[in-house]
Amino acid sequence: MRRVQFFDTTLRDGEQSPGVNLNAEEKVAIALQLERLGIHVLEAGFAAASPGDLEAVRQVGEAVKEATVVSLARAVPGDIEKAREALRGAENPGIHVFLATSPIHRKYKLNMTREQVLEKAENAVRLAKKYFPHVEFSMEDGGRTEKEFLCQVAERVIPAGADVLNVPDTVGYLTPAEYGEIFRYLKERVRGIEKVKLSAHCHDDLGMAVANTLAAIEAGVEQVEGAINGIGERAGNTALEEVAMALATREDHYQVVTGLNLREIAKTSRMVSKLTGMPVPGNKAVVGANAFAHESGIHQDGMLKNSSTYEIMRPETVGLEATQLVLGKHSGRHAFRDKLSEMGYRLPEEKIDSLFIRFKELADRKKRVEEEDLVSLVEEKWGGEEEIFTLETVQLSYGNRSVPTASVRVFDLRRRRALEEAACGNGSVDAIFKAIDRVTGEVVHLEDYKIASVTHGKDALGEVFVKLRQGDSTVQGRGVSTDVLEASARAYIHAVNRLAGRLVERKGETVPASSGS
Ligand SMILES: CC(=O)SCCNC(=O)CCNC(=O)[C@H](O)C(C)(C)COP(=O)(O)OP(=O)(O)OC[C@H]1O[C@@H](n2cnc3c(N)ncnc32)[C@H](O)[C@@H]1OP(=O)(O)O
Ligand SMILES: CC(C)C(=O)C(=O)O
Repeated sequence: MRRVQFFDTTLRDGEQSPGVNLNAEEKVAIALQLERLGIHVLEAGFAAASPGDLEAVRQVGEAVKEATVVSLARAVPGDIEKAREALRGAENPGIHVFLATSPIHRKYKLNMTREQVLEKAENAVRLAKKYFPHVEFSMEDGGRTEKEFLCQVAERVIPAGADVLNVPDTVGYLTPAEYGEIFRYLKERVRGIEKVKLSAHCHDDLGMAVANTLAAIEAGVEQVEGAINGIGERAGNTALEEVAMALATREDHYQVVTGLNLREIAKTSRMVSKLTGMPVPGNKAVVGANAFAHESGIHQDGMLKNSSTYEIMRPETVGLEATQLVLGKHSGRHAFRDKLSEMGYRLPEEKIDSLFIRFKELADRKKRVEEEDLVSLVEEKWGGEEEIFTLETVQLSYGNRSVPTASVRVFDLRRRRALEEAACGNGSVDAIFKAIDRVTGEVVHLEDYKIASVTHGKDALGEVFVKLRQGDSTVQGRGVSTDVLEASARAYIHAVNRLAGRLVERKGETVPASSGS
């Protein structure tokens, strides 16, 4: 099978993402991880850009042992000299010289004629070859360059010493068919083209960077360029992890090997995201948090029966944990039952059916149903008429210079009467909890208190979780309300009900909800 090598520019074009700035130490850390991933050529930066980047390129060049480390350089002697200075001590040094070739860039940016471009490109490659064993030349904006001019440039830089010839789609303008066609054209017409590796470098302005890169592979390129997580100038570069997985998953189609260590993909993605401060979207292919998560019942059922129903690659292949079946409002009984069983619950079918109804009600209000919610659902015994205490009212007096006071009224279903108590506290929630302790007469310790929003916006439901301990029993309580103080009271009473219920059971007493005392 044909071999395609990977050129990573996370540290150069990736770093050109607005707001990203990697220091030398961070670049070295990412470079070493890229080397573990098996990247073949690593663009460490643009030595002429700043003393800091020159130093970073130097450090990466010295740290990396296997991959070729290159610096970008304009087609000017000064930039080439800076790259030379930076990579003097590198194990495998290289240079990446570029010059724009398109009519738009020639006219507006460079103010150069075709002949001047040819001459400048040739001279730069010739000089670069004096210093570097590995020279890549890029025809910037090659995608919008006249094809016959691309051939002319190629025929000047190949004899001058280029080892790799890159045709970038700098502005992400081409379609896959058009991009592939450029490489076929060059291969057919350029004298000496077999002496260089052809390389593809795409941008994602129209969301076609990966598709274009794969089209270039179909057209026979031997090197692909891109950045981890697809970061880079504007909409970014080709996401290398996506290309790697497309080639591996569709080896039957592409008939290409990469030699990459795919299990390092997830780790590399996380590191790049962390150090660049660029979060990976949940739905990002291969490395997004949802890339191997399944939420809908029909998919989850299929996955439980055989993962090939809805997964074309395994998360373990890219070094991720196992597939996740996420419980939400689209989930079905199979996934619900499976999750309960994974959590250690062995429940009869009727119980699962009735819990499933409660689960769907909850899922309608909650974005994602977590294990803790399921624990509450399963352990929830005191719903409806089985409750011991039900909250009737909660009132609060609060001022930033006064002690908060809460008064709580509950209905005691065992005694069949309403009870009311008040208490002061360190804060509003504390005052409410103390008033509930008094009114229920239960001695409990608050072990945990969490508050979360069920939805976004001003009308979001506040959801409060409490964990209460009484002796060696610990229970959770959950309360939902548009008011977080009321949600707190509900959660606390929910937990107290469970503890009171357990206590009665443990003592062997049978106290029906309706009995008095
Ligand atoms: C497609 C790409 O991603 S290309 C890489 C883009 N990356 C960067 O630009 C990041 C690093 N760049 C920098 O730090 C600065 O731009 C520097 C240090 C390289 C140059 O800074 P300055 O000398 O102040 O020039 P400035 O950036 O304003 O303008 C670029 C100049 O280089 C010229 N130029 C652009 N590309 C090339 C090239 N490949 N070869 C030769 N000259 C070039 C421009 O025509 C312009 O020349 P002019 O001053 O005669 O008009
Ligand atoms: C320097 C070149 C390869 C580049 O980044 C581009 O054209 O996008």
